[in-house]
Parts: sequence; C-alpha cells; structure tokens
Amino acid sequence: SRAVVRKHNNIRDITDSLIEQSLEKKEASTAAQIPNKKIVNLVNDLFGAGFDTVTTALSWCLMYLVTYPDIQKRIQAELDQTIGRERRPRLSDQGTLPYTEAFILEMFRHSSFLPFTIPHSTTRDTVLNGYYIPKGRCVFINQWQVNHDEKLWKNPHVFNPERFLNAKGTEVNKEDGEKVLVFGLGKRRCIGEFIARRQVFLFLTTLLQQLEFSVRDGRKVDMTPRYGLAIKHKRCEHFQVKQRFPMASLS
Ligand code: HEM
Repeated sequence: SRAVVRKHNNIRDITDSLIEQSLEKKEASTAAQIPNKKIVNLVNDLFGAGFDTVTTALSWCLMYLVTYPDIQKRIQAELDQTIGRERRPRLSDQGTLPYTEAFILEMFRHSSFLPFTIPHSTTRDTVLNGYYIPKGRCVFINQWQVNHDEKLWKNPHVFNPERFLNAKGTEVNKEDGEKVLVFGLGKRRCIGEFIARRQVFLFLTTLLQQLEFSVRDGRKVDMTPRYGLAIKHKRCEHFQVKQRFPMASLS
C-alpha cells in the first residue's frame, strides 16, 4: 500500500495519511511531521478503541436477532418497506427506521458491553452529587448499572426495543435514547461516538436487508457474558445465514 500511496498521491483515508507521514520522514524532515512512535500509538488507539467496540456491538446485535426472531422479522419488514430491495441502505436512511434504531439502542442498553468506562483519576479533591472524592483517586462510571437501573427503566432485564418508541411506533423518543450510557461522559468520553453509531447502523441494516440469521435446529444461543474490558458472548457454533432474495437485483 506504500507504493499505491506514493504512486498515485491518493489519500483515501487515515491509513493512507499515516503511511504518507511515515514515508515523508525518510525524504525531508519538517516540524509538522508526526513521529513514528506517535503513528504507532495512533494506530493502536484506533484499532483498540474503534474496531473491537464496533465488531462487539454487531456481534451482540446478531445474538439478539437469533434469540428474538420476531424482532428480526420486524426490522426486515421496516427495511423492505422504507428502503426496499432495489438499493442498499445508506447513512442518509438514519432517522427513517425507528424500529431498527430502537433495536440498536436496546442492544447498547441491555448488553452494556462496555460495562465500565476507562478508569480516570481525580486531579484535586472534589465533591460529586454530595460524595467527597479525594485527589488522585481512581474513578470510572458503572455504565451497566445506569442502563439497568430500576428507577430509570421499566423491567430493565427484559430486551424490548419498543421501550424507545412512541405509542404508534413511528418515532424514537430522543430523551429515552439519550439515557442509554455506552460512550462514557464528560471530557474523556468517546471521541468516536458519531462514527460508531453510523457504522453500527450501516452494517446492521446492510446485513439484515439481504440476510436472515438463525440457529440450527431451533437451538438457543448462549448469551452468558464473558467479562472483560468489553463483555463478549461465547463462540456460537450453530449459527446459520440465509440469503433473503437474489443479490443480483441489488445495485
Ligand atoms: C460502539 C462503539 C463504541 C463504544 C461503545 C465506545 C465506547 C467508549 C467508551 C465507554 C470510552 C471511555 C470513555 C470514558 O472513559 O469516559 C471510549 C473512549 C474512546 N473511544 Fe470509543 N467507543 C466506540 C467506538 C469508537 C470508535 C469507532 C472510535 C474511533 C474511531 C473510538 C475512539 C475512542 C477513543 C480515542 C477513546 C479515548 C478518549 C479519551 O480518552 O479521551 N471509539 N469509547
């Protein structure tokens, strides 16, 4: 890819830009260049924070979809009705698929796959909501608790996308959507939230427009969480995928 970047002077994305930076260094060194060590850190941050999170989100989406086939059918009906089968979903479809968007919110809330934020530290003695926290104390947010708080959510342990919809099911309640805590809070909250929400929306709608997911022989998937920085599920051996209609008709 170095050759491609050099030959065509064609910067397509952040990877090309970082490769160009590392190439230029050999030729002329200017003050504006990013040191190699920083490039390595940037790539690590983007892979660590950007890929594992979005793939974990999609993976939990699939687990919920095969566990609740009626929910999957309802999302597909919404996709068929709003987007149809002649074109692929686009980012501009965001805001037109309330049930699908409610499902994504409920996946974030119910799985709470990043149960805690990254640990931070207080820089001075402070008081938060009446609690005294001394300087230098490790603090992080228990997102899972907020997302399962009985005071905030009715039957928090039940997976129910409709909790985010108005009575007619035509709109997502913005206030309820904002109560879901998955990207942290404050100064160090996730900087990738905008792109992450868009990626999950686009990948999920593209998959569900064309494919139907299920488990072999009516088995159930094992949703038992495996704890870690991100909560994962066990590897599922009996997943199956069926094409919903011939791909050739899609442009
Ligand atoms: C569904 C996907 C994602 C979720 C749930 C998520 C969630 C989070 C959370 C909880 C934090 C810690 C916030 C805190 O400590 O208060 C965080 C930090 C961060 N995220 Fe994300 N994230 C996602 C996707 C992404 C993507 C796609 C990128 C980059 C393209 C990204 C880049 C970052 C970075 C750089 C930080 C550190 C920010 C800092 O320390 O100032 N994230 N994310």
